[in-house]
Parts: sequence; C-alpha cells; structure tokens
Amino acid sequence: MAKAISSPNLYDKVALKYPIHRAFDITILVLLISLLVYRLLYISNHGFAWLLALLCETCFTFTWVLTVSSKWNPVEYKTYPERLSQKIQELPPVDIFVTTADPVLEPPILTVNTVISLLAVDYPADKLACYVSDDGCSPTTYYSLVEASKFAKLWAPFCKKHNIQVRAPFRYFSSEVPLNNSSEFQQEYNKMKDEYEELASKINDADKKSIERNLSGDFAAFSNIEGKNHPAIIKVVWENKAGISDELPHLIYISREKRPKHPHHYKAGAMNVLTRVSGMMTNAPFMLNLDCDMFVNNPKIVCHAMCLLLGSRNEMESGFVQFPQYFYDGLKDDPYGNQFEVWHKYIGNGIVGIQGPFYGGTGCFHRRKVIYGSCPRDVGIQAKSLTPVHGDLTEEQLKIFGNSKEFVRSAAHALQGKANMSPKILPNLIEAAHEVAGCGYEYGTSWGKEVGWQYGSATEDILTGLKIHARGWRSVLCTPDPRAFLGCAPRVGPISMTQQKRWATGLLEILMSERNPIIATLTARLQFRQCLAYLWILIWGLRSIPEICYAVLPAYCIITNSSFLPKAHEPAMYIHVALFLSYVIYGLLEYLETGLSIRAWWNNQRMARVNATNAWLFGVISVFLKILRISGTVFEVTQKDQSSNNGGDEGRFTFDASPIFVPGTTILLLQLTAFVMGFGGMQLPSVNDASGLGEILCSVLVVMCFWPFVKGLFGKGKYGIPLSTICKSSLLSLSFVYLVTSTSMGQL
Ligand SMILES: O=c1ccn([C@@H]2O[C@H](COP(=O)(O)OP(=O)(O)O[C@H]3O[C@H](CO)[C@@H](O)[C@H](O)[C@H]3O)[C@@H](O)[C@H]2O)c(=O)[nH]1
Ligand SMILES: [Mn+2]
Repeated sequence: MAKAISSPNLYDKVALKYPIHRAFDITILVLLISLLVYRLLYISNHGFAWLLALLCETCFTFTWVLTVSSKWNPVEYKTYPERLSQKIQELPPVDIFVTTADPVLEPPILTVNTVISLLAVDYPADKLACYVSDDGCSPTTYYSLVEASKFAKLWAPFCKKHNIQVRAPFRYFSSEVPLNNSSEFQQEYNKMKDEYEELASKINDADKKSIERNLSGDFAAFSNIEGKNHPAIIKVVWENKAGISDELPHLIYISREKRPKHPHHYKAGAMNVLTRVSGMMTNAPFMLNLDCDMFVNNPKIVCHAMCLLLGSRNEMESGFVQFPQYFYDGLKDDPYGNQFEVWHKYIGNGIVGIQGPFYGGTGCFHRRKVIYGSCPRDVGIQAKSLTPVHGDLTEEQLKIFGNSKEFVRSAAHALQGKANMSPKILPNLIEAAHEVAGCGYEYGTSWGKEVGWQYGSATEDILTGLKIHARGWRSVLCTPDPRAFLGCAPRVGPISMTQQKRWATGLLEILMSERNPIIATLTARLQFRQCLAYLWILIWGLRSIPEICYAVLPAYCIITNSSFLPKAHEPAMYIHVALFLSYVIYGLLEYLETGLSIRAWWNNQRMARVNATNAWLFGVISVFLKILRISGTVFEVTQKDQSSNNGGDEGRFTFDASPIFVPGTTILLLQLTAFVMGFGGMQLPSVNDASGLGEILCSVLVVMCFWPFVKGLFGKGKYGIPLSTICKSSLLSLSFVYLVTSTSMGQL
C-alpha cells in the first residue's frame, strides 16, 4: 500500500495509496456534474425551487472539487529519532511558548500540567527554555508556575529514570497504577503522587483565595492592577544557570503590557511578545508553541521534530513542523463532531502531499527566521518582493523589528543562522525584555504584517501559515506513535458552537482580505493546489448559505406544492439515488477504516449540518458587521474543562439562550410545519409539478440531522432549547410560510 519515495536518514516520506477512495472521489464528482447538466437542461420546465437547487448544488460541486484536490495525494512522514545521535553532533536549542488567557476558562492546573510535561521531555534541558504568556495577568497563574517548577525538579528525573510516557501528572496519576514490581519504583511512585496531590491542592486553594492573597514580595507586581490595564510583568521562575543538561529548562513568566485603548491582537499579539522576549533571552533557532491545554503525550516529540527540521537536504522542505491536534477523553462517538479524526487521516494527510499542512496554532515547531519573515534560500530574485529581510540588515530594514537595539541584534543573528549567542544571565535582561513586551512597541513596525504572527484574523494560525507558504516554504506533518500532544475539545453545545463560529469568522476574514490565497498564488509562491486547499477551509463560513437554502428547500417545496427533485419514475432519479448512496458508503468506509463507529459517522454528518447552518452563519454575520464597521471581531477563549465524567448524559446536546441556535430551530420548525401542511391537506394547488415522495424523504432527513434540536424542543434545563429561542424561531418560520404562500398564491 505504501512505498518510500525518498529516504534520507532521519525520516521517510511515504506516499499513501487509496485507490478505492479515488474511485469514490471521481464517481461522486461525475454524478454531481451530471446532476448540474440535468438541472440546466430542464430548467425551463421548472420553477424557483429548481433554480435554487441548481445554485446550491453548484456550490456543493465546487466544494467537492476542492475536497478531491486536497485529498488526492496523501503523504505521511516517518521519523527515526533514535538515529539523531549518529547524525547530529549537537542538538539545537528550542524555545517553547505556552499561551494562557483566562484563569477561569483555563484553570491554572491545566496550564501547569502542560508546562510540567514540557519541562520533563527527553531533550537536553540546557537546550530548552519554556516561556509562558499569561494574558489574564493572574497572580494565581504565576504562583502555580512557581510551585510547579519546584515539583518538576522531582518529577522530571522520576519520569526519565522510569521512562514514563505520559509526563503530565494529572493524566499519569489518573490512570491505573503501572505494573512495576520493584519496590523502589513503588516507593517513588507513591512519593510523586503525594507531591502532585499537594501541588494540586495548593493551586486549587490559591484559586479560591487568590483575591485575598497578600500581593507583596514576589507578587507585588500584581497588586493594584486590572486584567486589561497593567504594565508588563516578566519573571524568571527558574533559571538553569549552569547550563546543566539534566537539570530543569529555564521557565519564564510573561504578562505583556495591556492598556485600554491599545489593540492587543489576542493570541497573535501574545505570540509576538513571546517571540521577542525569547529572542532577547535565549534566541533559539527553533520555537515550539502550545495552547495551555495541550500536554505532551510523547516525551520524544522534540527529537521527532528535529528529524524533520535537521534531516531534510533543503531546509525549504520544512519551514515548520506541525503535529496534528488530537484530544484526550473525547466523548464517545464524537457527538459534537469536534475530534477531527477522519479529517486528519484523509484531508490532513492529503494537504501534506501538496505544500504541507496548515499551521494549526498549537503543537508546531517553527524556524525562528521563518517567523522573522525570511524566504527559503533558493527562492532567489523573487524573494525581494516576498520578504522584508534580505542580505545584511540595513538600518532601514531594522525598522521592521522595532526600536530595541538588543532585539534587533538578536534578530539579525537569528536570520543569519549563526550559532547560538553566548549564554546570558536572564535576570539581567528583564528590563530590556519589558521594552519589547510593551503595548506601544509595535507601532510603526512590521510586526503582525510582514513578520511574526499575523494580525487581522481570529484564526491567526491559518493566516500565519499561509504567509509562510506564500513565501515558498513547505511544511511537514509529524505523526509519531504515541500521539505527540493531547488537548481538550469542547464537551457542551454552546462552547462548541462558539468555537466553530470563531473559526468561520477568522477564516472568512482571511478570504476577504488582501492576504487571501488567490492573491498569494498570483503574486507570490503559494502553489495552485495549496491555494485550493486553503480555499477549502476558508469558505467554511460561506458554505452556511447554500447549506441553509438546501435544508429549507424540501419544506419550501412541500408548503408550496412544488418540486426540486425528479419524480420516482423518471430515470434522472437514479443520479440522485446514486449520489446519495455513494456519498453514504464512502463516508462509512472512511470512518470504519479509521477505526470509528457508524454512530460516529452519523454524529459527524449531523454536526456538519448543525455547525454549518448555525455557527458558520454567525461567522458570516460577524465578518459582515466588521466590514460595515459596526463591530470588530473578537477571540472568545474556549472553556477548557477537565472533567471526564459528569453524569450519564454526556454527549447529549446542550443549549443556551444564544441566538446561535435560532437558525437550526427555525429550519426544524419549518420542516414540522411542512409536514402538518402536507399531511393536513393544506398545501397550495401545484403550478407545474407537485411535490412528491422525494421532497418528503428529504424533509425527514433534515429532521434527522437536527435530531438534537428535536430533543431540545422537549428537553429541560440545559438540554432544552430556551423558550425565547423557540419563540423567535416560530416567528421566523411563520413569517416564512406566510411569505412563500402569499407569493405563490400571487403567481397562480
Ligand atoms: O487573547 C488571547 C486569546 C487566546 N489566547 C490563547 O490562545 C490559545 C487558543 O485558544 P482557545 O480558546 O483554546 O481556542 P481553540 O479554538 O481551542 O484554538 C484553536 O484555534 C485557534 C484559532 O482560532 C488557534 O489559535 C489555536 O491554537 C487552536 O488550538 C489558548 O492557549 C489561549 O490561552 C491568548 O493567549 N490570548
Ligand atoms: Mn483549545
């Protein structure tokens, strides 16, 4: 099934072959095109419903073309970290960034576990430095890190000695006691467990009492400040002064300056501050970034990444190394459709075979110089227009990076790819670091535009990755076993919807901007099929419109007694049936091959409809409000809860009073109204062709897709759709019925 297409020593690039999948891809494409041709041929015999169906199906066909192109050449990388020591004399340094933004939505104990797991990875500790950005400016988070570093001093040697795989203590201690007979191990295990429990209880208590805590001494910087109005706070929590490889890596806490009238650009802004502060302090040529909930699940991850970063003959091959975003304690059968397993396996690997995976915001190793805007070396003349930095940096070019001389010196160093600067004493650099963490530092510079994490989209990750690909870099996906990092996926309806809405918003912001992939293909070095892959994801929000129209179509047809499908006896019906069946069989095949259940397939199908018609629509609305300058878009932080069990009803869809649930409820009520009118003989007399079995079956299918909403109509508390939402939706659907019946009557 797989053959190696190149075999440098540290990794293999393997082309995956899925002939059956390709056959399905093409069959579905051919059927879709036949459907469009059929619709066009018979358009004059039919009414509005036919035209609308044609428009929607054209959109679906376009999306399918993008999907097929993205999936067509799947590729996988295999890495061999055990060969690193033969090939590489000295492992390079890596700066690690962890972002956290809100101690309530992101409990410090989670952030702390992520940090501890990072401090304990299998890599020389003197080559690592871990920087934590706290946008919440929370003394609790700082306190937790201080305590965590003390614990990590015991934990890291314990993990390394006993070769523990899961180095996030909350996960390690929540699973069974490992079978290891040695009494020495048992003793140490019990001791570590006690130590961890003590750490956890200290952090929990601090959580509750944080307000009362006396903010003096080391905590004085946190007194009398507000979350969104404070100077920068930078603290070296732990310094590996002697540069010893089996001590702990450096640990630095950063809360950048925030002032009310200064835009802070959310996560992208935080990442740029991390980049600059780390540039002054350790300036490692590689940077790993993680969200606060993504703990390390494979202690060899840095070595795996190094195989890809150091092992390629041309560094252009690996501008960045992305690890897939996987989750722990996922709900059974993925009821919210947010675990993306099948996505990773087929679309994800497919894009790897083009110009490389998208940057996903977490679990990614970047070359520092790539973030500083450089182009791959062999891009040549064209590079002049693609990058702000070329040759030796002149005074003029240095404005790009802002006014700090020390930082500019470090950036020049990183761009020239020189060996590390001489080690520095971190506390001496704090003052200079404050300057680059200030909220005014970026004015008049290229940060967020030409260098660093890109501003202007709630999905700064996709935008930043796109910029890198546009400069001609490729990226690689690293998929070691066990999985590299694991994080939290939302476990309740409203949170999942808000996340989907943010993604749809951010993606559409990119599509509507001058940084969109079409322009990048025309004017820069984004490959054509990579552009199609980017379009595939960027149009998420826009897909809501044909999805909603198509979902309303069956109800519309039943109410107005018109049709958008051929009759059962017409041969054209076979196109529809064949399309439906091949799509279903293909979907099932993908899920079963990935080791998932039929139930998971169905849940994901259903949630794709629910997300598209609700969350994605709101994404479109917020982008239009932004374009009209009515309101800006915001990054609403996803709540991370670590609970693995809260009663028997896990996975049952939950609602709140947010308007985000109005479209779905309205679509459902419309289908129900249509049934009542259809079976109650209240349909209008037909104009050309009456509605038939096809429309009824489609309407039933829509109701099945919105089954969580059907249950929501009758559910109580968080399981029920709030009355206000039901009222709004009833009003909307009644107006719809009134409107279509009166216009249709007018035509008679
Ligand atoms: O003002 C902010 C807002 C967020 N964050 C951090 O950004 C990360 C991601 O936020 P989260 O709420 O977990 O968003 P998700 O939807 O789970 O994140 C996905 O989508 C984001 C883009 O929308 C990417 O940035 C993330 O890396 C990716 O995991 C977290 O560590 C936050 O602490 C900040 O540091 N500052
Ligand atoms: Mn997250």
